[in-house]
Amino acid sequence: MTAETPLLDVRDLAKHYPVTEGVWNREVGRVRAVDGIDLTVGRGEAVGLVGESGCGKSTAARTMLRIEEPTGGTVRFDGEDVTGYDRERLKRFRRRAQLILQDPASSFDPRRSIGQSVAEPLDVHGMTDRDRRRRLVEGTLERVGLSPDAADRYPHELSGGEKQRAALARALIVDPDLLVADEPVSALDTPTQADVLDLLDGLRAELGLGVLLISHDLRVVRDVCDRVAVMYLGEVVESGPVDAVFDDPQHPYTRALLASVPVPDPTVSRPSVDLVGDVPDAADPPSGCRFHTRCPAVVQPASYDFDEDVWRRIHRLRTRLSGDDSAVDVDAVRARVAAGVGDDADSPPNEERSDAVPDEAVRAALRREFGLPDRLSDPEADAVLDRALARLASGECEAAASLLASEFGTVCERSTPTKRSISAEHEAACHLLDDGHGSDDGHGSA
Ligand SMILES: Nc1ncnc2c1ncn2[C@@H]1O[C@H](COP(=O)(O)OP(=O)(O)OP(=O)(O)O)[C@@H](O)[C@H]1O
Repeated sequence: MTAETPLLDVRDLAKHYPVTEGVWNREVGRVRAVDGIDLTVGRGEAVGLVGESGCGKSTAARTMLRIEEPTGGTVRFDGEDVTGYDRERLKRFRRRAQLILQDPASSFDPRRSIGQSVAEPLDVHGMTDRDRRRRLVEGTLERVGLSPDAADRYPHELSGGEKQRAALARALIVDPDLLVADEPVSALDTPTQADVLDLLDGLRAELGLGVLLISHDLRVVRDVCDRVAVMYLGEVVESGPVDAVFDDPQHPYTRALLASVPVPDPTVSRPSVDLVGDVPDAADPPSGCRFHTRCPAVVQPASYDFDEDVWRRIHRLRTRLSGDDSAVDVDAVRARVAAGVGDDADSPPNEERSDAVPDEAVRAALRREFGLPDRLSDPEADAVLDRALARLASGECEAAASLLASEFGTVCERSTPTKRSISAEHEAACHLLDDGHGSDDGHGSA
């Protein structure tokens, strides 16, 4: 082991859950909750793991700590491969690497005093001397900013912030090297969040703890972390020093997450980014770049010369059509056109009038609905778009989607982007960073 060996070194970590069917539990698919992530945490270093709900952050944490068995990859702790540990070594590892969860209330037994709960990890590790245990508990409670008397109180007598401090005490009592904190402050009000984060930061510095801080809230990570990894649908899409990633984000997903964080200084303007829809199903992740179905900066093929914004709107239409047939309600569009062309635009749509609306008018309305111009500058592409809209107007969503797919394909859906180095330790995996797509290409709109 060298001085540079990280405390935690995770390589290509994967955790898949089988999707089963029938009485024989036949495996029919896999939820790719974590799908090949790399991550390191050094001693005394705080690393953030961020992403929306459902991106795989908690699964990654549980798998790194071998609370769940990984499907693949390696986890090295202090230079040793944890994935090969037997029961005894696993027990020692679990002392040195502690997990803190979001909801402190649920992690305490209401019938046990705080002192009993905080001392619990000592049972597992064989410390039975009552006086010594009491001294340790009181000292640890003081270390996390609680009075030693808190040992005799019960969970319901503590506030949320005090309970999270007690949870920290329970983790610290066995003198760990690594703390994995999964949304440790998201159940707390803002001032209490700041106090608990300050405490975490102080403990990291004082005890030289490695901290992996999992949060959907980027502000939390910015305040206390040295480095950050951004996770989307089981993969790390961008990672690096916090300042580099936050000040110069390269992945459209990171940009979108950052844009959704309220800016405290109203004089600072940030481009608005539309992060539409939900995280797709991890059992059926999109091909290529998994973010392409929601990406506001999806790459336009060089063969088109029309406005990139227009191309991305076509892409969004495609995505909507392939997601859910009811996503584009053509009847409603037709009814609106009928109401608009009738004698009284405010009158409720009537079916007879809807039927009389020519398809051409519906196609034009669909273009307006998706912010598309009356004509694309590329006549061939326009002809395909028009044919697809005609299919859509006659209710053939799937045919419309496949026509659009045949004409408006993108590298983002065809191939998985490889990680590119941006600057020291700052990496991102996005096709916009590939040769031929300079970092300015398309990023302006993200
Ligand atoms: N035991 C399980 N069996 C099947 N699927 C699971 C299991 N645990 C998690 N998943 C799935 O794995 C994906 C990632 O879930 P995970 O909880 O790790 O995400 P997360 O980013 O931590 O979200 P959250 O912040 O909401 O907990 C989700 O699609 C989830 O439904």
